[in-house]
Amino acid sequence: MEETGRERKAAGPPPWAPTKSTVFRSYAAAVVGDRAEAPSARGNGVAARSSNLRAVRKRPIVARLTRDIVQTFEKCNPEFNYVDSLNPKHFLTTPAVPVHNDGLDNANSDLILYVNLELVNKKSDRRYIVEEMLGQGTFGQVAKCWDAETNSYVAVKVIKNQPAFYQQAIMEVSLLSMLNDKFDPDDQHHIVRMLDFFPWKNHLCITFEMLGHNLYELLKKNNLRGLQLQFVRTFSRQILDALIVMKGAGIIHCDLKPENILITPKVNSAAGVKVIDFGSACMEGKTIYSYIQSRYYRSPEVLLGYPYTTAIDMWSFGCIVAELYIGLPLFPGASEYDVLSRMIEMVGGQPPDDLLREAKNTRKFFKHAGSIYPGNEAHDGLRSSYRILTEDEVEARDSKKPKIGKWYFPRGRLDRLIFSYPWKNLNEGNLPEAEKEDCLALVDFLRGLVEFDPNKRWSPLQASYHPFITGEAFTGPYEPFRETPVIPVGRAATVDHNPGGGHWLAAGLSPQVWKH
Ligand SMILES: Nc1ncnc2c1ncn2[C@@H]1O[C@H](COP(=O)(O)OP(=O)(O)OP(=O)(O)O)[C@@H](O)[C@H]1O
Repeated sequence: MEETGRERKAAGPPPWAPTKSTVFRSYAAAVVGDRAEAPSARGNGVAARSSNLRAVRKRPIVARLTRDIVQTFEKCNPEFNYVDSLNPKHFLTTPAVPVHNDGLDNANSDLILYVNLELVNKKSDRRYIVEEMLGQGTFGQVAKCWDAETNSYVAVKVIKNQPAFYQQAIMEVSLLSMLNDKFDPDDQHHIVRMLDFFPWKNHLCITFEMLGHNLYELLKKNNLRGLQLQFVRTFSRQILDALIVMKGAGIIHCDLKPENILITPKVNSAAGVKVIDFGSACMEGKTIYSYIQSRYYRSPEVLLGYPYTTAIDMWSFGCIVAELYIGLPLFPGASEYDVLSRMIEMVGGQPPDDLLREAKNTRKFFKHAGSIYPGNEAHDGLRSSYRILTEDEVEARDSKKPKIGKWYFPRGRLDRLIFSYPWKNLNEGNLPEAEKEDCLALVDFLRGLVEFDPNKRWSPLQASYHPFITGEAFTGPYEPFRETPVIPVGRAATVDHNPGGGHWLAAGLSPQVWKH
């Protein structure tokens, strides 16, 4: 099947709008826990002398061949003295050609990383030894490192050596410390833990707990055929939990996508995920950038240049839930116009007129008909004074065709897609009752998330009471509870009553809710 994961990058706030795709190295072995099965780094003469040889010890055959090799050389030649720095460097950064920062950085202002390079927090003298590359992204590189103090692996994000990236990374540090320390002190809400941060050779380094594959990698491993519904439910529930906390803290993630949701090591053999990458995040009400979110997951209000809130993360979340189920991005548009056209075709309807009237970019995508647009059949007979431009109209205006991507599944509505997607081999007519109910619940769940009107789109808390999430019987379209503003302390909020379940919500995180 053709790769559809390109163009998945976050737009990222200027001036660091992305240009290249994230590099996903193979890091199957990087899932936390592999170290536990490997021999300890200590208690072996070779490893004690040279951290270079530590990696060898993980592979038994190689380990036997090279065991005590340094001592053997010493016996043969008393003059022999093993010096780490004389080893040829195994570079991990590309390009590895020194250009800036006294030859430490490449042309992209990335620190040139190589195996066994030490990143040191000078204040605490804590050392992180680089082992392999996990990802090269917009803001810098993420390397798997060995933390000698705790005898465990960590993921260290080494930010590019440029003021704009540094500033944004400081924001990531401050928002994540707030989330970790104030809103999720017991690490219960599926948000990555930040462990340390420090400057190193003019680069800000941020240390995170080591997590596993991201959800896009997981989908690829499954040949992009989607996950079983039980996993879609479990992951959705956990991402929602994180979103509830973020909304409570007034934080908009701004780049929610499968690549930024990582699998956690199994606890009691239960699958789990955590949200990462707060590098584009901002506080609600203090939004600065308009070019945010990765294109496939970009909300209508961001596309249209309308003021945005935490609701944009719920749109992205809806796209992710659908993708987890069908295995492919829901709106893989090759341009913003293409994304918006797909939304309108698949979801039905379009953004409300008052949003279109006020949004900055409406004219890029829509034609204003002056009065209620008559007979807009393509949109369920929707009455609007706007309609989306045709491809020909865009071409006539821009003197070039808009970029339109491939359709990877039959064109049509989202509900039909969920029921008819080939890999699932589902057919509403012959589905067993229980599966049919699950699919109906999923379709209804998605309805509240990929809702054009940000004011009507469900909040994370409202979505968390949906039967698809709670696992309760789906008896008909879900009516969300009206929600009071979330008390932004993340704790100790009272629950008036607990309608419709929500039992999985961690204690203290349910703000007041009541039925209409
Ligand atoms: N804690 C972690 N554990 C394991 N891998 C990680 C961790 N954090 C990041 N990664 C890997 O590194 C990649 C890039 O991380 P991150 O998204 O934080 O960086 P970024 O520079 O903001 O990237 P992007 O430009 O894609 O948004 C992730 O997709 C993931 O594969």
